[in-house]
Amino acid sequence: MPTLLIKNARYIVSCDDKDTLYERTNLYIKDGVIASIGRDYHTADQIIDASSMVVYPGLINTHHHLYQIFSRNLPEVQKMELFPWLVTLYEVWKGLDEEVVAYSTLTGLGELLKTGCTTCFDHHYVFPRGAGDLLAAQFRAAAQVGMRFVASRGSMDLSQKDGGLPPDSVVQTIDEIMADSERLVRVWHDPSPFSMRQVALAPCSPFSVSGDLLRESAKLARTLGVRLHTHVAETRDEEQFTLEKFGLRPIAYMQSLGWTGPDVWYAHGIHFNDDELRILAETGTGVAHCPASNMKLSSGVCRVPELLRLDIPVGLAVDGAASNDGSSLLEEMRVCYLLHRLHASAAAPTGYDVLKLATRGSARLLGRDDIGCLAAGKAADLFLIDLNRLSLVGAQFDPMSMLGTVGFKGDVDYTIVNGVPVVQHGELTTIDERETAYEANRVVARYLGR
Ligand SMILES: Nc1nc2[nH]cnc2c(=O)[nH]1
Repeated sequence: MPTLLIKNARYIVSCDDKDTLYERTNLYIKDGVIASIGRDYHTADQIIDASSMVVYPGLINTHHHLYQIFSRNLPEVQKMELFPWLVTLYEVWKGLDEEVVAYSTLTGLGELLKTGCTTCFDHHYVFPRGAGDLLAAQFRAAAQVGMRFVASRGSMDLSQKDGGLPPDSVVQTIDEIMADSERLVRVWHDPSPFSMRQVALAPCSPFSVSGDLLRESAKLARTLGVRLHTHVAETRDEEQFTLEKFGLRPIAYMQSLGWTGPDVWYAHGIHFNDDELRILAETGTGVAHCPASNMKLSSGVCRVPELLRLDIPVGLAVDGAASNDGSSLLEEMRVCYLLHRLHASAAAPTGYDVLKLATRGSARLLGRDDIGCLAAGKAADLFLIDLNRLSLVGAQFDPMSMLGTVGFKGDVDYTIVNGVPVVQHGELTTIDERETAYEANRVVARYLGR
């Protein structure tokens, strides 16, 4: 594997245990791993002159629905909140097939890489009958574009006739789901350090899956040694659902089914009371914070300052593109920073806190200690921004907080994943962007019939 030297970086924001900020320093990469950070000079197969650049750890997205790239900005759902939004969109999503999933994964991961993300978790939970091997299509697309990828075998077993929200054609039996989950983990899950592909089990949400499916999924995940993920406490509707149906608040319900612990993280986690936060802290259960989606769907504001104070694992996520309309963790960081400034004033996370959510915090949710910061021995996942641009003039006094407070719009200059420059001069090196966009638009037109 070619060696790579990031030479004389103006700044390296490491997000390491000591919050080290390096100035005028080299970062040397060998075999996909950071071999050293320091003043020593190395010859290398490729050298990037970073004398006007700031280097950040690669961002880590902890919740996405990549298939929704093909249902952004649909006019009919723009004024809806979660439940009617889902019911309307299931009618679109029930037409998913392998080609739609392949191209939406490729385009979504491409956008993420161009905006500094180097690891993405995807929550895929719509499996229409006869749609093909959707996770295989995702792993192929991730390998093609060069993203470190964590897929999930999601699931739904409660259709409208059983009191759930989805139509019959996208739900499966528990036996079907368990058998396919086990197959996918055996084929795709690589638990080794620096792994480029992993699998989690991820039933959709308490209101579209049965208690039995949640319980069986938790048991199987622990037998196979993989992580557990689902949506929890995104809306008041859900809180009402678990109270009315089971006489329990969301966390008591999830806990009764084995769904708390350091191997579990929830998407959204907005409507928790103090007792529920205490349970999350005691059990080490994590939360993927999705501020743009929460604002778009009028879901509420996640209690991030309290989560951080209690050392509850928190990471950042863009959520599906139907409730974000994009896939940029750079944008998400700024939205996160501003939302909590508005909502919590001085208690809000700082710009640097937000960067740590999107790096170290997100790595913790995925159970990874090989990514999330820049230090010798960690994976060579990072991105670079040239400071010589109009939008950053006067903003460079504190590069650690800059991405939260000032924000960065547009494409980063370089993104490196596993030691490979997958973005150079703001362009993907792994795929032809124009050709991919052309083909993807053809697939969108077929899929949506418009
Ligand atoms: N935001 C969001 N919440 C969900 N809850 C169940 N499915 C979804 C989804 O696709 N997006």
